[in-house]
This record gives sequence, C-alpha cells and structure tokens, in this order.
Amino acid sequence: MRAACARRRSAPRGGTPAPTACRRSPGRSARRSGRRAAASPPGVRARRPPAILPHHRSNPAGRGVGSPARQPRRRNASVSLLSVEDLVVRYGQGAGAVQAVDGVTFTVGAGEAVGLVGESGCGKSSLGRAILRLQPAAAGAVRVEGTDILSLPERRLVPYRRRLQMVFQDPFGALNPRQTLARLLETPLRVHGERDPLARRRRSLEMLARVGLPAAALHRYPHEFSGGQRQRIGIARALMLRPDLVVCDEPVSALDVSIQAQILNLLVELRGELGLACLFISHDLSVVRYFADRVLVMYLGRIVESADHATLWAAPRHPYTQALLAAVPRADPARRTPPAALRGDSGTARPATGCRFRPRCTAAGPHCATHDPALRAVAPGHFVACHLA
Ligand SMILES: Nc1ncnc2c1ncn2[C@@H]1O[C@H](COP(=O)(O)OP(=O)(O)OP(=O)(O)O)[C@@H](O)[C@H]1O
Repeated sequence: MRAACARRRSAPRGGTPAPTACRRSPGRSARRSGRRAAASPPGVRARRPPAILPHHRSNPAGRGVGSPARQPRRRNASVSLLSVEDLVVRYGQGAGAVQAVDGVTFTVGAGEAVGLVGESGCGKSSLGRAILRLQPAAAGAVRVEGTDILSLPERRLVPYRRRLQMVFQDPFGALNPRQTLARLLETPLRVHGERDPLARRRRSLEMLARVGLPAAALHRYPHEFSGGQRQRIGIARALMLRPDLVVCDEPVSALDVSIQAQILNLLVELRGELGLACLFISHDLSVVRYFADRVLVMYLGRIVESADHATLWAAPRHPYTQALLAAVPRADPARRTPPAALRGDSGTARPATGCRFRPRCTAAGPHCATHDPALRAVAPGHFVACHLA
C-alpha cells in the first residue's frame, strides 16, 4: 500500500474539480476486458447488455398506469434521468448531529446501472432513501429529468413516486404481513390511478410470472414465503408501476449465496428487458462489479471515487478504494494469507479538518491534515477525492 501511494504522489495533479459529470466512459473494450476479469458471485451468469426498450414505451396507444400500453414518456436527451446535487442528510441537531450524507453529487442516466459501495455506516442507505424522499434531506437537490423533486409539494410528487421505486434489503420488513400478495402488488396500481381490477390482476400475474412465482402465490401472505421468494415479491412490487429508476438497497445481503445469485440474475434480466436505471447499493464489491456500469465509492458521507467499473477495478486511485479491493476475498488455492484488512473503522475517526480518510490512510501527508480534498477528474470519467491521486 505504501509503495502504491508513493507512486501516486509522483502522478500529475492537474484537473479541475468536476463532481457532477460522472458519466459512463472509456471504451467498450476496456469494459469488456474488465468484465472478463470480474469475479462474479458463485452461480451468477455473465452480464447481459442492458438498455432494451420496455414494451410499454413502444406502444403509445394504452391508457392508465397499470396498462401494459401506457403513454411513452418524452425524454430530454440532454438531461440526466436522475441528478443528485450537493445532497445533505442529517440526523439530530447540534453537537450530537450525524451528517450521514455530506454534499453528494452524481448523475444516473436512463437505463444506466450505478453501483454505490462503502462500508457499513458510510451513508449509503440514507442517500438512497433521501433520493426517494423517504428521508428528509437537509440541503441539496434531487432532479428527475431536471425537476427538483425535493421542492415539490406531495401532490405534485405523485408521478415521480411512480417513476422512482425502491427494493429493500429486508423484504419481509417492507411487506405488510396482513396483506395477500394480490393486495400488496395491486394497491400501488390502484393508488396511481388504475381503476380496472382486471387490468390490475393481469399486471400482478404478469409480474409474478416474471419474477418466477406461481399465480397461486397471489392469495398467500408474505410469511408463507422463503427469504429469496420474498425478495422476488419485493422486486415485483417495485416494478408494478413500471418505474424508470429503482434504488436497490442491499437487495441480496440478507440472502444466502445461492439465492443471492438467483436474485442478481433476475435483476440483471429485468434491467435488460425493461431498460431500467438502477442505483445499486451494496457493501459487497463483487456484487456491484457484476451489476454496475459505473461505481461510486462512498466514505463517511462523501463520494471519494467514481469511475466505470472496469477502470475502478483495474486502476483504483483512492487509497480507500484500493483497500476495499485488497480486502475482497479471492478463490486462489495458491494464496495462503488472508486478504489485507483496512485498519480502524470509519465510525471512530472523523477528523475536524482535512481529508476524512486521513486517520486510516497509510500515505497521508501534512497537506491531508489541513485541506479537505474535492472530487476531481484524474482521467476522463474517473473522479477521485484524494490529494495523492
Ligand atoms: N434514523 C437515524 N437516526 C440517527 N442516526 C442515523 C439514523 N439512520 C442512520 N443513522 C446514522 O447515519 C449514518 C449512516 O447510516 P446509513 O444507514 O445511511 O449507512 P449505510 O452505509 O447504509 O450502513 P449499512 O450498510 O450498515 O446499512 C450512520 O452513522 C448511522 O448511525
């Protein structure tokens, strides 16, 4: 690590801080080569190309939210689907306040899968929830095709609620145990204006089939299903309204490895079929690597590195990302030593000045103690918040 950081010190520093434009970048060949090298979770199939037009957008004749033939949305190609700007989420007040998200900025394009990684407590869930207005933001903006949904009154928020959905880590906690699947799946359709019960039923059967559950499941309750099946129900529910973007908050963390692979494969397939954009939150780099086109690395409430997934794995520039990658276990029979552990933990050491990763960084210098590094471009599409990068 020390040697790697010393090499970084001699790297050119230039570049302007450009925290917003974290778009998919280098060439396809780079992505392909990274993909070949990727260590997918066991049982996970190879990535498929995403961005296939969803059927409802190709048929302009239909009416109603639940109809498979809903009116297509007009998109402004120059505006990102989702644009998060200087978002701040704070818990509590005064000296005891926790700034869980501390001025985060990024974009997600239509149909793009963005991974958000970081260790426990760095603010991933708070960020995901604030984007969906499930958690109030203290400052910043969340724009959906240019409209700041944080400033909208509840009434005007309704169409955006339909377009942004969430898949939770604990599907059981997110499903009302007193409701049958029919009710769980069809209520959002009714709330969002689908008056025809037959259309609602058609859609729920269609979604059940799509996530691999039988039609008879409609009349059963969440507790009658296994963990993996419940996550399928959570996914079906999130997709009932045909959203444009789904925030998946650790959707496979609570599942055992073989079920993880099934759910990941399902998410990849659905994303490809429906052209969904995804913000995929996870602390597991191998999962994010498999799923995401672009990866944001979060540390103590800030994005500290952002790049397309091949670049991030091949040439991570932030010492935190390097440490995270070094800590990923690899199935290598020749390797006898355990993966390198990152020293300390994020909760114990948040310095008042300078770089927030400094107490855990083996290469931190005097400048790191006094100056908080901004996210800046180190290569096209690659942004790093480190003085040494
Ligand atoms: N409701 C709350 N009240 C007070 N503090 C909170 C609350 N929710 C989260 N926090 C704090 O905010 C910080 C970020 O929490 P958050 O759950 O967003 O992190 P995370 O990266 O998603 O963690 P994990 O991966 O463990 O879910 C943590 O320090 C946490 O203790």
